[in-house]
Amino acid sequence: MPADTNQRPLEHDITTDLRDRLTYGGYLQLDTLLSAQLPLSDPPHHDEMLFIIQHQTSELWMKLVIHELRGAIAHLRADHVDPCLKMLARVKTIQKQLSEQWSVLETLTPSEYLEFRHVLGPASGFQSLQYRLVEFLLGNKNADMLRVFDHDAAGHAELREALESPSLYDELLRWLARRGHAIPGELLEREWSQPHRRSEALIPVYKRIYENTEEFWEEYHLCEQLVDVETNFQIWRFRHVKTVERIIGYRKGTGGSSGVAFLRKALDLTFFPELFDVRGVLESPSAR
Ligand code: HEM
Ligand SMILES: N[C@@H](CC(=O)c1ccccc1NC=O)C(=O)O
Repeated sequence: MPADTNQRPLEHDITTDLRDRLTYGGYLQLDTLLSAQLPLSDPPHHDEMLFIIQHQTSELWMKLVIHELRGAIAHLRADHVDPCLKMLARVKTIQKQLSEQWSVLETLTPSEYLEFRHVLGPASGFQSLQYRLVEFLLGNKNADMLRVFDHDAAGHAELREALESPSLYDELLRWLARRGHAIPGELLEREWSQPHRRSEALIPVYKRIYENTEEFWEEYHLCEQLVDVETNFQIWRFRHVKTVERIIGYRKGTGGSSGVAFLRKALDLTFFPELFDVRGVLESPSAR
C-alpha cells in the first residue's frame, strides 16, 4: 500500500553534506554541458533549443561511436575478436538511438524552423567533424572532405589521421587473411587514404564463409555485425533526408549544397560492398 503522505522520506545514510566532495554535477561537468545551449535568435525562438539539443545529443552519441569503433578496430588488429564484437554490439545500439532521435526533430515544423534558420548562416551538419570521422573509420574515405576543416587545425589533423589509417573494413580483410582466407595482397597493404574499391576477388571468399557457416562461424558472425552497422548507418541517412525534406523541402542547404538531392546521393554509398554482393550469389546446400 502506498504511503498516505505520498512523499518518500530520505534514508538516514543518504549523504547530504557534499561540501568539498565529488558530486553528480561535478563529476559530469554539468555546469559546462548545460551552459552550452546558446540560441542565437533574438528574441530567442522557442524551438531553437530543440534544434541545438538535437545536434548536441547526436554529437555526444557520435563521440561514443568513435570511441567504440576505435576500440573495435584495435581489438581486431590484435586478433581479439570477442571484444571487437562486444564493441560493435554497443555501436549498433547507439546507432538505433541516433536514428530514433529523428522523431524528436520531426516535431519541428517548416514554419517554426524558418523563423530562426537565418541565424545559422553558412553553418551546416556537413561540417560535422565527428560524422566524417565515423565515415572514415568505417571506410568511406574522401580526402576532399578535409577542405571543410582548413579553418580548424586540430580537427583537420584528427581527420587526416583517420583518413590515412586502415578502416574497420581494412582490418576485417587483414584479419581474414591471417585466418587463411584468400584476400588479394593489394588489399592488405595499400594507400589507406583511398576508399575501398569493390573487389571481385572477395566474393568467393565471402561465399565460402556464408556457405560453410559452421566451419567459419566467427568470420560469419563478424561479417553479419558489419552488415548491421552499415544498415543502421543507412537508416540514419535515410531518416535525415526525410526529416530535411519535410522541414525545408527542396531548398538549397545552408552549407551550399543542393539539399535533399545531395543528401540522397549518400544513400548509394556503401562501406562493405562485397558483403552485400555475396548475398546474390549464395547457393542453397541442395544446389551445391
Ligand atoms: C532542421 C533540421 C536539419 C536540416 C534542415 C538539415 C539539412 C541538411 C542539409 C540541407 C544538408 C546538406 C549540406 C548543406 O548544404 O547544408 C545537411 C547535411 C548534414 N547534416 Fe543536416 N539537417 C538537419 C539536421 C541535422 C541533424 C540533427 C544532424 C545531426 C548531427 C545533421 C547532420 C548532418 C550531417 C552529418 C550532414 C552531412 C551529410 C553528408 O555529407 O551526406 N543534420 N543537413
Ligand atoms: N543545413 C541546414 C542547417 C542545419 O541543419 C544546421 C545548421 C547549423 C548546425 C547544424 C545543422 N544541422 C544539419 O545540417 C539547412 O540547410 O537548413
